Amino acid sequence: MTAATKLLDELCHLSVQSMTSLETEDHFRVVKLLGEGSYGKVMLVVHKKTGSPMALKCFPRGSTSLFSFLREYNLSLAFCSHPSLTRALGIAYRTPTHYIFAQQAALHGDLYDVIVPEVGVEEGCVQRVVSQLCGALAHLHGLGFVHRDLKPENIFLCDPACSWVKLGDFGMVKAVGSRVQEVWYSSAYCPPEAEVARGNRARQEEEEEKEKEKGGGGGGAGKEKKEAVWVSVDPSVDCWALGILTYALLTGTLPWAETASDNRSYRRYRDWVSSSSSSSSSSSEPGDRLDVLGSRPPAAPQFSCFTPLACSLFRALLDPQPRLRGRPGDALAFLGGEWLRGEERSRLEEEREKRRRRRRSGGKKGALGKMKEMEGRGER
Ligand SMILES: Nc1ncnc2c1ncn2[C@@H]1O[C@H](COP(=O)(O)OP(=O)(O)OP(=O)(O)O)[C@@H](O)[C@H]1O
Repeated sequence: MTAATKLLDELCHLSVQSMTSLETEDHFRVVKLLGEGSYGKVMLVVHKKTGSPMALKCFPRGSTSLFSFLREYNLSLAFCSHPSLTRALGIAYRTPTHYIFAQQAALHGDLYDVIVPEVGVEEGCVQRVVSQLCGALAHLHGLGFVHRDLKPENIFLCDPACSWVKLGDFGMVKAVGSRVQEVWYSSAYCPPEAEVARGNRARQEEEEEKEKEKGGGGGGAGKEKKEAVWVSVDPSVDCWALGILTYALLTGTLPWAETASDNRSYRRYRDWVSSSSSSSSSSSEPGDRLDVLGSRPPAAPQFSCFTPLACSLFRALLDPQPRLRGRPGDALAFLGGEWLRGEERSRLEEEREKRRRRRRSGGKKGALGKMKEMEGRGER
């Protein structure tokens, strides 16, 4: 346990005592809904006394434990001092129905809304986002925390050009080295090491199905209980997600629908990694590998639109082996150069311009990217 994670626990215990009961309308003027997630909603408000805009994150009390609320609040308040992390503003209270805390408000939406399907966003913008996220993640990792939920919906925009973005939603944050139950979910953002949990889940479902067919209501005496897979929280999961996010921003697609060994696109990528590893130096230090991989065997098909520089970046962040995966700071070495090959950049720019013109002439469709629509496009 680092000093920071110990302090966070202490702050949670202390702040229980200072939680007041307030009515939101007595202190804030509600402007609009900023967004909704699985845990609650986020409102843009103006503080009545100071006139400052802020975001109120509201968690229904019925489905939120006070301790998990205080953990997210205190983490954001005490440890998110990096400019690309969303900081809490020192106001936390309860209403009869909700636990609520105030946070810096980003007024230009989140990254999810600016990624144009099949087109992505302009390369300069991608590099600006990546460089800021590298700093934000390095800050959290340095304190001994892992974000564990890096995705476009959790990156908030302070301006439309992404010159200033903020990583938010600290509900999944855990201390490095803490033990958590591994969960596999069908997404490119889920790191490949989580697949052990997929096997268990599949077997469990199969057994439950058989049990049902036999007419047993589940939980029969002979039923084998599957062991949960427990893993140690590691910063490499954020680096994997940063690699996938970079790909999504550059192309408006995902490299594979899910990181599973029976997914064809992912398998091809893994083969490429194996072939490039076997022909690289015997060094196992990520830093040593970064410089040389651009000249390795031809990239997996879904990476062929990238320059050798970008391929090396992906190869570093998306190493299937967590132990060999690069760190956020490693990505900084790849900024400044070109990431998309010339012909691909021209194609995407043309496409972007076409959509801009279409939008200006009245059509709204196609303007906003939905990641769900994009999933699976790597299957080509
Ligand atoms: N500080 C903020 N400023 C601007 N918009 C925000 C802010 N916090 C959240 N939002 C918006 O609200 C949405 C939901 O917020 P958030 O991800 O924090 O909620 P959640 O319930 O924890 O979500 P999840 O389902 O991902 O766990 C975000 O995607 C974003 O669009």
